[in-house]
Amino acid sequence: MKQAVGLVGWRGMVGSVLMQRMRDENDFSLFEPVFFSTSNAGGPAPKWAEGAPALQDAHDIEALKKLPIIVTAQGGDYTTAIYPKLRAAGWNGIWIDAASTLRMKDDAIIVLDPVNRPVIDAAMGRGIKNFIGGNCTVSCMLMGLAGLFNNDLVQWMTCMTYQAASGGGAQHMRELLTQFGLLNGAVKTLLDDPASAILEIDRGVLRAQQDDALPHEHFGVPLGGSLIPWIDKDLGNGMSREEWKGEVETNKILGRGQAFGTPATPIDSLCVRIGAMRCHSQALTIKLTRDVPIDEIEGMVREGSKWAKVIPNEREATMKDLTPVAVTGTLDIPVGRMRKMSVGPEYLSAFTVGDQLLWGAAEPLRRMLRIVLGEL
Ligand SMILES: NC(=O)C1=CN([C@@H]2O[C@H](COP(=O)(O)OP(=O)(O)OC[C@H]3O[C@@H](n4cnc5c(N)ncnc54)[C@H](OP(=O)(O)O)[C@@H]3O)[C@@H](O)[C@H]2O)C=CC1
Ligand SMILES: N[C@@H](CC(=O)OP(=O)(O)O)C(=O)O
Repeated sequence: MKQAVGLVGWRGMVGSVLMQRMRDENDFSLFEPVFFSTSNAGGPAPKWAEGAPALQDAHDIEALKKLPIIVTAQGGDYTTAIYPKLRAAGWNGIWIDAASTLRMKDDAIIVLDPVNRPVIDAAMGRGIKNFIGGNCTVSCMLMGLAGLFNNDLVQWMTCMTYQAASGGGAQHMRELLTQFGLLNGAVKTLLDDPASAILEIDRGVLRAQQDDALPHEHFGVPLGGSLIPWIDKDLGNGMSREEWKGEVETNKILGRGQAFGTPATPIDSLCVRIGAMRCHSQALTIKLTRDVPIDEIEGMVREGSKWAKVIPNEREATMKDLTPVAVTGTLDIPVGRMRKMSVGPEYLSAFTVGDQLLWGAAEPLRRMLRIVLGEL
């Protein structure tokens, strides 16, 4: 008999991408889905899930308790409110979650199986029940650079990120597009006139950007035609929470650091929001543990995972294949701009791009479900 799996957060942005991937990969043939809702209990299950029962109340601990496996992309507030109650009620099932709430807990594993399958298998062997998807920036970076970590080539690294609007959620994507539209509208007449002065257009755009009427409720400031060099909370030590995650989550995924009795790899980040839609990009400076020729480094990146793609460090290839527009909607993680830096042969410069809703959010969860079901 197939196992029942509770699905919470399936109609949100991450949840929708997750459902689509699960349908594409025929995952629904492996279990009986039970859909939950925080807002529409009793309503119909999604049309495409033939035969699934009506939506259950995602706050109903007794209903949740019946499921041996729960997958949630509902968000951190939901996890904070429901997860402890569920465990306190004696639920002993498998919790697979996209939210950051439980990631750094001792009884949780951050899942990215192409990179840390041995860590996942060992945890399952120890009876660990909480499997959490990693921060999108971290997961996308690791999917590109797994080969270098596997070969113990990274002594330390810095990540300068260029993160898409989708990282904030659906409303942030809408706000960015609304801003772009209004900025265009503010200078449209001038733009349509080839004889108009570019500095006048520039002044018109700046006026619109600085006008409080430009919608900025979600980002807090204009992002269209600008950028925001701060993502997530202020930790009060000069670091943003997104930057902190870069080091702690990477090490936890790789099974490194104090908790594992091995030295952690130092990773320092500067995380920046830009006006891309759903791909996070990162410029990386990597101090190598040894001087390795660039073609061998490329080979390691290629072998790191079947999704890592080496982009030749040439203008045409970079412009065609190493951009958010090229990568969005695919599972590819291109890694390019690889060259030794002028500071020395043990310093590598690289650039990588990843769809933050696929490897950055949905894909590790659906794969973890398959692992739990014994199908991966
Ligand atoms: N956004 C991202 O890039 C990433 C997000 N995550 C994590 O995933 C979690 C969910 O994020 P995200 O998917 O962006 O959240 P969303 O806001 O898109 O969805 C969350 C929930 O909001 C409810 N909702 C209310 N109105 C709507 C609507 N009009 N359309 C769809 N859903 C609606 C749904 O719950 P209901 O059906 O019960 O009403 C839905 O499950 C968060 O914990 C986040 O940290 C992880 C990695 C990346
Ligand atoms: N913080 C990420 C998105 C995200 O949801 O991250 P996390 O899952 O670590 O909270 C961003 O803004 O791009």
